[in-house]
Amino acid sequence: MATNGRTVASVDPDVALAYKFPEVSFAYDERDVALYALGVGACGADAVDDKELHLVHHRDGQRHIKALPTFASLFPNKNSNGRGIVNVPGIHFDASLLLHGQQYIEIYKPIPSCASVVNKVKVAGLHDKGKATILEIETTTSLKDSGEVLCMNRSTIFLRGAGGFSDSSRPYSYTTYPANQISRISIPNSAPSAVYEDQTQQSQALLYRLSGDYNPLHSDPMVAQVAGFTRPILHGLCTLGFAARAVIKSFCNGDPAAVRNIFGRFLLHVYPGETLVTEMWVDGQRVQYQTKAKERDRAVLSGYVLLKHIPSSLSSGADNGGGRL
Ligand SMILES: CCCCCCC/C=C/C(=O)SCCNC(=O)CCNC(=O)[C@H](O)C(C)(C)COP(=O)(O)OP(=O)(O)OC[C@H]1O[C@@H](n2cnc3c(N)ncnc32)[C@H](O)[C@@H]1OP(=O)(O)O
Repeated sequence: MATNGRTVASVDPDVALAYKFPEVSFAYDERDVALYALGVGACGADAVDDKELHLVHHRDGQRHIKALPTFASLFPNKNSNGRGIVNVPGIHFDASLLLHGQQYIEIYKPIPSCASVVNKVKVAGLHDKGKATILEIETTTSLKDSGEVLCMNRSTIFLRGAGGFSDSSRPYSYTTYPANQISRISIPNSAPSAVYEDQTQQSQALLYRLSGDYNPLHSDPMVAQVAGFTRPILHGLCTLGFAARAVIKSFCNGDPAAVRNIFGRFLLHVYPGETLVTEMWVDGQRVQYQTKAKERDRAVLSGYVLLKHIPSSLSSGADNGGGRL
């Protein structure tokens, strides 16, 4: 329903939870993998960076370009034809007020540099926060031929202005996954094990969107203003890609296959052109991180990256590498 061109928000949880999403098939290739890596800043400071060139180029005769694990975060875009918005019957909201809240990614196999895959999609959570509704969409992606499961993305979408649908005294809250699966991030008081600084470009969102999220919030000044921003903002998943790269460079010697899980909560919008400073703390195989927009000295993202292992030589601190402070 729309009044004055704006949708009046309404949520019918029974209808939303009963919805069976269609499976979505698609294919990608090395060009997509390399374009994504450039979109999240790989080789942005050094075109011959020896920890990143393999993400965009067949370096030293390597057979395949290596996919960053966060390349997997693009797969749910295919559920919405690249509009950056997901359609769930029973949930009506003003699309201009949608923000990405969190992303959780489990990687079961190193992401191939080209593949034909299938997405299975479901609602994994629905929460009434009064001023907003939080919708969690789970997308499990498998190789089309073998059926082997590659990864799972849980995308948390914050629908501003769409809350208050609970008709009981308790706010509505529904989740399909265990409460301990995503732990709260508390940033340690100690000095970080490593700090990595990255300059985003003014054109960062315009480049990143070519990887498949064409939501005009990231490119159209008028749409950004209606959403409450002075200019188009960076895709949350682009910021997450920068943060995960910082971890991979600092603790995995640039090896993208070293990552098992990634979590991030988007705390504040990022404007393209801002400098991202990622502070990292090692805790066993988990690297906790917090990313700040340097110019505003504000935290914009926090989360963790779970690694398969941390080389013992690095467990008390980061590898030396370009970009470290
Ligand atoms: C199938 C895939 C579709 C994907 C679609 C992706 C479309 C992409 C869009 C973007 O990329 S937008 C850019 C990236 N995102 C952002 O820039 C958002 C940055 N964050 C914020 O602006 C704020 O954090 C917020 C989301 C507006 C929330 O701030 P607010 O002050 O309104 O919240 P609180 O009052 O602190 O908390 C209320 C309630 O909500 C919970 N919560 C708060 N922040 C988040 C969050 N980021 N993710 C999830 N949940 C959040 C918070 O815990 C409170 O709940 P209770 O604790 O009270 O239960």
